[in-house]
Amino acid sequence: MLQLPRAEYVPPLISLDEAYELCRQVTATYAKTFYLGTLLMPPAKRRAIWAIYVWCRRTDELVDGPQAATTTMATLDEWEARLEDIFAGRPHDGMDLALTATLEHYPLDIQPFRDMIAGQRMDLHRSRYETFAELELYCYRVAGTVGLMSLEVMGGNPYSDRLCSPWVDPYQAKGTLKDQAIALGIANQLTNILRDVGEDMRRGRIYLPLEDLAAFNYTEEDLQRGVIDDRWRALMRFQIQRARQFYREAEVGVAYLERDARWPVWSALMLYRQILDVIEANDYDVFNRRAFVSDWRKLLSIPISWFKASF
Ligand SMILES: CC(C)=CCC/C(C)=C/CC/C(C)=C/CC/C(C)=C/[C@@H]1[C@@H](COP(=O)(O)OP(=O)(O)O)[C@]1(C)CC/C=C(\C)CC/C=C(\C)CCC=C(C)C
Ligand SMILES: Nc1ncnc2c1ncn2[C@@H]1O[C@H](COP(=O)(O)OP(=O)(O)OP(=O)(O)O)[C@@H](O)[C@H]1O
Ligand SMILES: [Mn+2]
Repeated sequence: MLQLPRAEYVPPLISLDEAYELCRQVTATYAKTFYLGTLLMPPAKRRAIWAIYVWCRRTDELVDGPQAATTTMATLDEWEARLEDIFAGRPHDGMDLALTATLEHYPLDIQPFRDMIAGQRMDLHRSRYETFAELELYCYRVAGTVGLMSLEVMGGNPYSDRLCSPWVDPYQAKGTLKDQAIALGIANQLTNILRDVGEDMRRGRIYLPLEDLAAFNYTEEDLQRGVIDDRWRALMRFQIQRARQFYREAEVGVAYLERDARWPVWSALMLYRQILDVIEANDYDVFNRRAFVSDWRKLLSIPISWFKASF
């Protein structure tokens, strides 16, 4: 048999401007909260974040999107090989091209990208988490990694000797700027999990640690039936408190980001954290209603976060 030569590598036939425009459109469509934050950034950073967002979204879609049923470990292996190609300057399509170009301006570490794929692998082979430590690893992989990727674009000085802003409690300050970026990702993911409890349950998934359910005497059957009683309220209060602790840890880091990144990150943090307030206001009913932050609250967060960022 004649061996066919390996297909020549063909670069995507799309201009860089078109590639970034594509990423902007995807971000604007899928992530209204984060998109608002990116509009507050200078253009170069904004484009870079869009390119990263799109790669993350596509990775997430592999196990969460409409084609998820056909995704296997082999699909993720392929996606990981393609990631290596992006980092080697061989983008496969327009959206990859935007990320390859971003790497020229911001030499990102590939490891958080690999870690995120490892997080999606967890979604393929497990639907329960026994302990919070296990859930935290999952949250690091699918969301803490976003913090690390974004941090390299936003820029910051971990050794800055500037005083903490009046908005943060210095006693919450622990760890490095990287830890705080990871903390924001974890806080967001925990919020996401609490908002989507009902939706995830209907897909057979429980992200709340089973040890927590047990501690509050709430069973998987209760969860399936969407029981809202005092056990559930106490369990949710505990979860919300834990998520807020991660937000507090993250807040410390925002003050050490480069000046032009503080406002967008403060606003993203405030917008996402408010979902927790809405869950409380809905009396912890995450089974029948989706907690969303109203447009007027979102709008109000913009000047408030600008004010916080200017200290
Ligand atoms: C301005 C800003 C916050 C930029 C970051 C934008 C970015 C690159 C987002 C990528 C998000 C993404 C698609 C991740 C894939 C996995 C995933 C879906 C995670 C969940 C996001 C929420 O998405 P959504 O609600 O659409 O999910 P559903 O499909 O609806 O379930 C997550 C909750 C994780 C998001 C995590 C972050 C945005 C991390 C933010 C951290 C920083 C920007 C670091 C800041 C630095 C310091 C020092 C605090
Ligand atoms: N145009 C769209 N087409 C397909 N899916 C979408 C579209 N817009 C949003 N989604 C998906 O629907 C879900 C809900 O979107 P929604 O607009 O309520 O959240 P959001 O405003 O993007 O908030 P967040 O910033 O928390 O993602 C998300 O998981 C998102 O991925
Ligand atoms: Mn969304």
